Amino acid sequence: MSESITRNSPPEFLESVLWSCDQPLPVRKDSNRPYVTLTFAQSLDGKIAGKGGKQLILSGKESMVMTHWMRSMHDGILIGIGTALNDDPQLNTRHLPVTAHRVSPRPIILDSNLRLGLECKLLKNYRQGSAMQPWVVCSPLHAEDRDRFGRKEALEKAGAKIVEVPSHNDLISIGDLLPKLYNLGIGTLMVEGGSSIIASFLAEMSRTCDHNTHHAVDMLIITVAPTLVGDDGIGYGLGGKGVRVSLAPSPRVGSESDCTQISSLHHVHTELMGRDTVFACKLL
Ligand SMILES: NC(=O)C1=CN([C@@H]2O[C@H](COP(=O)(O)OP(=O)(O)OC[C@H]3O[C@@H](n4cnc5c(N)ncnc54)[C@H](OP(=O)(O)O)[C@@H]3O)[C@@H](O)[C@H]2O)C=CC1
Ligand SMILES: Nc1nc(O)c(N)c(N[C@@H]2O[C@H](COP(=O)(O)O)[C@@H](O)[C@H]2O)n1
Repeated sequence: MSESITRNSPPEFLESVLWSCDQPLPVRKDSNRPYVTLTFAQSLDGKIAGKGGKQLILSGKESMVMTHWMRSMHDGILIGIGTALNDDPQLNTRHLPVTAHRVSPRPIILDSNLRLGLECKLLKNYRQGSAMQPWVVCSPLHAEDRDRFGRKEALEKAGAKIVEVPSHNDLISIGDLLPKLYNLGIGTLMVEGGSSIIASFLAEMSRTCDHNTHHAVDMLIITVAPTLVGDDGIGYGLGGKGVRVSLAPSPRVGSESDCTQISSLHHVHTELMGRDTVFACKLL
């Protein structure tokens, strides 16, 4: 069996690109938001899911274990309700060796309308005592909003903590979300997807770009699997609901275009993990 699967500590490159496990938090220049790692697995043709959003296991064993190590290194793990409903994920660290100290991050679900199922694995695992309490982030509730109040009560009864955050263009505002999570004790946040969430974080990064500093994402870690999914697959479209973003080859400050640009990604490390390639990039 590959040594990277059996070892009792994170792969060395992860510790060096993120931070050492002995240090609880990476040093951040601005301290009103968590350190954010945006991460996902994609095919060679840039797809993260199959036709109609069918969940695909793209990562091989080695990179999947690496992802679970990454999970164990963050306080919180964030997904969108699309992924929660589609994949019913656990977001825990069960693929780490039994001899390793497995710490699972707190699940955080962006779910403006409180659509999360009461019997989803995230809530079940919490009720069974094997996971942290999931936080469900919704848009602000108003007195006349009876349906959502009903769902809030039901979700709370099922074990969720509901966190209200302002929305922008009908989506939870990432700019408001991050300081809120930070104030609730999330110092490090792993953003796992899906497609719309990835696009929103990239867009927020591009929107808040000033003087080569971004205010949304610190590290991008992408697993690329040697497989082709085809045109029917789901990518991480950079032009979803309320999302405007484009990628630029070099830093650009003070753009007058209405479509802001993400300055160049700074390559930090490339690691071969089994059959997959893992890229770590800093966002400059
Ligand atoms: N390969 C990989 O690594 C991964 C793949 N996936 C795949 O991704 C797919 C799911 O992607 P997708 O359907 O886009 O769903 P997402 O998980 O991205 O969730 C999107 C939903 O989240 C809610 N939301 C609230 N605030 C925001 C915000 N600021 N930005 C974006 N969304 C927000 C919206 O629903 P509402 O308005 O109701 O709040 C939105 O429709 C699945 O097929 C899954 O398998 C997922 C994760 C990783
Ligand atoms: N790293 C990685 N590789 C893949 O191939 C994937 N499909 C994903 N998906 C993400 O992991 C979630 C499932 O987590 P659990 O196994 O249930 O803990 C899924 O919902 C995506 O967020 N990731």
